[in-house]
Amino acid sequence: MNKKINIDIHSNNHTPMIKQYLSLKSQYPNMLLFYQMGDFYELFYEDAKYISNLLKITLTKKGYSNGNIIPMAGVPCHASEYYLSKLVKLGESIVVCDQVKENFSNNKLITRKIVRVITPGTITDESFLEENEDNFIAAIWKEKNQFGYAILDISLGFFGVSRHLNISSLLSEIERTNPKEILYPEDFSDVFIIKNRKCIRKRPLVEFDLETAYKLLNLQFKTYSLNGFGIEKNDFIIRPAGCLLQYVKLMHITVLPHIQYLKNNYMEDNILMHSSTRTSLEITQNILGETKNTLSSILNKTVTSMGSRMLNRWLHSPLKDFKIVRNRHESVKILQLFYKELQPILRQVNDLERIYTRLALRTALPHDFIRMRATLQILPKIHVILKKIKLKHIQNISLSIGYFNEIVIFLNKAISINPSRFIRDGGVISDNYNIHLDELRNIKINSTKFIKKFEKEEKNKLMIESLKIRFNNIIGYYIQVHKRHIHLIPKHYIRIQTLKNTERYSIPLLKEYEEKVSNAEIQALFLEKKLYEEIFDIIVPYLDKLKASALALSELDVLVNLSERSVSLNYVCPIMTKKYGISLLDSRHPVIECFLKTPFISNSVVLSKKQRMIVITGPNMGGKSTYMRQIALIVIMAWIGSFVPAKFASIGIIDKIFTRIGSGDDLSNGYSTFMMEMTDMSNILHNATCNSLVLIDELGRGTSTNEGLALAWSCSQYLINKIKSMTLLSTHFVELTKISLINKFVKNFHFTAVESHSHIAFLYKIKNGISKKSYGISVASLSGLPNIVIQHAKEKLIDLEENM
Ligand SMILES: Nc1ncnc2c1ncn2[C@@H]1O[C@H](COP(=O)(O)OP(=O)(O)OP(=O)(O)O)[C@@H](O)[C@H]1O
Repeated sequence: MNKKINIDIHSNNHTPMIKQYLSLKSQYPNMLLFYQMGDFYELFYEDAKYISNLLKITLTKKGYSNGNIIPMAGVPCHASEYYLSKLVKLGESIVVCDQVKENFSNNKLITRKIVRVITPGTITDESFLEENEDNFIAAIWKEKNQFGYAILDISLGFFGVSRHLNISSLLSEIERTNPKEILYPEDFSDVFIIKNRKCIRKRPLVEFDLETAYKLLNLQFKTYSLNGFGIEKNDFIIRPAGCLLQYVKLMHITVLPHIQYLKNNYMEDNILMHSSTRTSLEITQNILGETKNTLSSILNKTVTSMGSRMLNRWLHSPLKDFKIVRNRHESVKILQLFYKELQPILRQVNDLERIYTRLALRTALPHDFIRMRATLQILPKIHVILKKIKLKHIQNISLSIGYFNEIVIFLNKAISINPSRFIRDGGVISDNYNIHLDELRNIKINSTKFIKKFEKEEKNKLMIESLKIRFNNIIGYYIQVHKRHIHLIPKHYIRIQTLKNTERYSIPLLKEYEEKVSNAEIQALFLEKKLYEEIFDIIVPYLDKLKASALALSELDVLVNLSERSVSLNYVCPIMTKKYGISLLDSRHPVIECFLKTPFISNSVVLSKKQRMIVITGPNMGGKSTYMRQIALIVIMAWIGSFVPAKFASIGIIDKIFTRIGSGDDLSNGYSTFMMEMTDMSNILHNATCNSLVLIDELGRGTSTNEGLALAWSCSQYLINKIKSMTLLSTHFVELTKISLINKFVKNFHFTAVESHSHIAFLYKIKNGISKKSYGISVASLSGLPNIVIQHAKEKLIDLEENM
């Protein structure tokens, strides 16, 4: 729905308030404007209709302006965070405009100012962020058919850029990073690739200006040139990176002290997987886009949200670096002795990574300090356990986690045990932290005592039993007396309010007292805010250490989790080798084995220089796809540092993983199933290398049998002879198995089933050789097809086989 206003915004006949509203709205026409009116945030015109429909809140009207009704919907200020968070999670962007000066005395318009701009990609507030997901904002630039891609996670402090030589590589990266907001230049010709994503924003070309981008980046990193990041002469990535910085500033985030470097080509260290590979292997999302029954759902039982985010990042970015991966494996192994001790303590670790960011941005709320204090307080317990582990990598983690005794002592002194949610409500700074604050607070405490005493004295003196002294925000302190006692009221009592049964009075003494107390309260709040700001200054020197600590705690959580998983799920430590190939003994599918009610049948595989391609035949439902997928998943697990579901695993260098598996076909871009299949194959044949793992499930099934077979044949030949990749290919074309006759690098394997007249049982055990049958009709009969149809099919099959 359009959030742009459909009325004459330039008319002079609008009311002053609507004029003010329209001028504010014109600055952010595509965002929802929350306009403060006293205790409510109100939305007008299209915004009102939109939000009322989206959040199911009442749509009403706020009089007329320029002769037209003003549609209006509102939410109470005190509940605004709830609505804002709901909207952000729905991918909406919001501008919050507050009353800044109250001109109640005359009829003048209240001054209002935009105080917050909240967009899904620039949020840092805890209540808006998804706990277990990264929160990237991305920008795209296209030049000469190549793409620059910049991503920023403000809540994490990550800024990265990459260059993509084609659209599919860019798409894969968009999929992997899953940005919550994407910026693209107004002349971007390939907008269709992102059109289905939430929150995409067309930005003017000036925001991608090279010179401005260059200056902004140098300013951000306090550098003279971008040489240090290896991007000095790379317009492709400087432009989108600069656009991100400009945009973030427009969103009122003026400083980003925690973003200290730009990671160039951050994907080069990773095994490359295209978006279709991620989808078909169901790494963090299944084919339906859900998180259940995925590799992550089995492997990610981390106990902190930072650990969970880190492991999901790892799963999408398996490494190619032996040293790092070996360190992880060694750590997982040794932690098998300690995970039971460590996990309950790690469970108490709060999201230090995001708290750190809010500290750097000075937007941390009082509770962030409480959570940080609680986390820092338990670090010594973690150190006690880590001290027992002599492994260098774990000792390095322990060093990075560090100790923060000074901060803990300081925070214990400075922040109350149970502070208010916002500093504006007071009660955040501890007693005994600042003498002046204590004095101001004492005035209030003493005033309560004074009022109690005064009330008692007046009651006794005037002999009015119903006399009470109370306070409310509108009339301040007042003396309340029941109507039956008003004849006892002395002359110096000034009546200020009459209610049904009571009268309310004031006296000069009370007014004086009230002023003194209210002044003290205002001063105390003011002082608290100042002291709160100073706390940020005191924390600043520790920020780098806190960031390192957050990262180290996340890694520890991930490694401890992998350790626990390896024991609970009976995984083995893979041998990572520089030799070519993959060798797995009795491997299992990590996800399916957890859901089967019957035991999972393990299978082995060898892919080597001598056996580069395996052609798999067998019955439908026989286990071919499961087998191929489990090999790819095991490779991913091994290269992130996890143990794997097998009795033995030896895994060599892998640069890319490709899959051509039908179930993930995205037909929404106008391609037919066959065209999708061929496009995927073309991508594989152009980009795979001898170190790539390629999985192909039933190539050539989308066209006539002969043409399909011919294509499958020629693609296979190209993979074996030209690319020399490690390939697993499943097929129902028995003719394709003849490739092994002319090529010694190809081996045939098959699955089988046992068929009785009314039943088919799958054995799921891979064997040498070729399957004689596809058992298609028997499998189809399991699907509930009418008996008569199955019978006909059997007869037709005999007919066809006889005429061959
Ligand atoms: N090794 C195994 N042990 C136990 N059950 C298995 C095994 N492999 C597969 N299965 C079960 O069989 C089902 C079908 O397997 P899969 O999809 O791999 O068959 P397929 O041969 O690829 O079938 P099709 O040719 O029809 O695509 C799986 O969902 C799983 O429940």
